[in-house]
Amino acid sequence: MNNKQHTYAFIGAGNMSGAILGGMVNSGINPDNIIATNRTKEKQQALHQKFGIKTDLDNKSAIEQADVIILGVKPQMMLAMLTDLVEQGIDFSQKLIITVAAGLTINRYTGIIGNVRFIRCMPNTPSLVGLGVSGLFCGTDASKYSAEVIEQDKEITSVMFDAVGKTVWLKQESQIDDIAAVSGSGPAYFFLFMQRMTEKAVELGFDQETADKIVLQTALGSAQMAAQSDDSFEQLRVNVTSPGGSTAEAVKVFNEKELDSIVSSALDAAVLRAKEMSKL
Ligand SMILES: NC(=O)C1=CN([C@@H]2O[C@H](COP(=O)(O)OP(=O)(O)OC[C@H]3O[C@@H](n4cnc5c(N)ncnc54)[C@H](O)[C@@H]3O)[C@@H](O)[C@H]2O)C=CC1
Ligand SMILES: O=C(O)[C@@H]1CCC=N1
Repeated sequence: MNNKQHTYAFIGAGNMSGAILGGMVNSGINPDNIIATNRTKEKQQALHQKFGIKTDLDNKSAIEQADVIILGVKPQMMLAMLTDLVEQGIDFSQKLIITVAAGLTINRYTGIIGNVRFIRCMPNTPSLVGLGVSGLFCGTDASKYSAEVIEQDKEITSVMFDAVGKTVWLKQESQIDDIAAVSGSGPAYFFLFMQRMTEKAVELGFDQETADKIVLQTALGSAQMAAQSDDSFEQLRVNVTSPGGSTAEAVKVFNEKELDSIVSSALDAAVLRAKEMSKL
């Protein structure tokens, strides 16, 4: 299947959808086949200028032009937006619907737009540079659609998200909440750690530019090295930690302050919030 023949409408294209569609364009997908809406004219124009895609202020018109619809608004706005679109007479039955919203479970959507072909996706923003991770769950009702249609939809989705990073198909819908806590939110955790390291580097006497440079390159180098190595993350860390050396002292502080428990509690809190959001 040639995925470039599909037309994609990103409805409510903000940070996350912008990263996905930007990554798609960067990977060679024809920008003429991508249309994005945003209710804010400036944001919409910025997407057109940056990526050369088509943009529209009108969700209805964008949906009518596409066969793959990516719903990218905040969970709190999603159901009201879909209700409004159904009231405007939009028929979703011939479209593949992909939602990137955290929390909201499939039954919340089908209650409004019907029992349509449906994929839940949990991407992350490094999709913009082709290094995203997307958890995918197919929620199409197998008693209504054939196995062939479902496989085709999964293929369309895989091609789209493989173009912007790695994809992981999930067996259960609840795993979307889990992968959201790990890789969906994950960039925020790494950015937070980088921010704190940079602040400390400035406190130690480096100017901001130098602090940014050394922290960024350390993060980049560590990730690249791990990606190219057969060693576990633990072994790579051990390789840096000379017995009796300075790294060992820093690692001791992380352990004494229970970094493992901090990370575990933080991810549990993210999973819990996703489950609460499903009930909004
Ligand atoms: N930001 C992230 O790293 C990730 C976000 N997500 C999910 O992606 C979704 C969007 O998140 P962000 O992109 O961060 O939010 P965002 O606020 O940047 O993007 C949403 C955009 O939708 C626009 N919008 C709102 N209502 C609209 C309507 N009725 N018609 C047209 N445009 C409308 C807003 O102007 C906004 O620019 C959320 O549901 C979130 O759960 C999922 C994974 C990661
Ligand atoms: O913060 C959120 O709710 C979304 C889900 C994962 C990343 N951003």
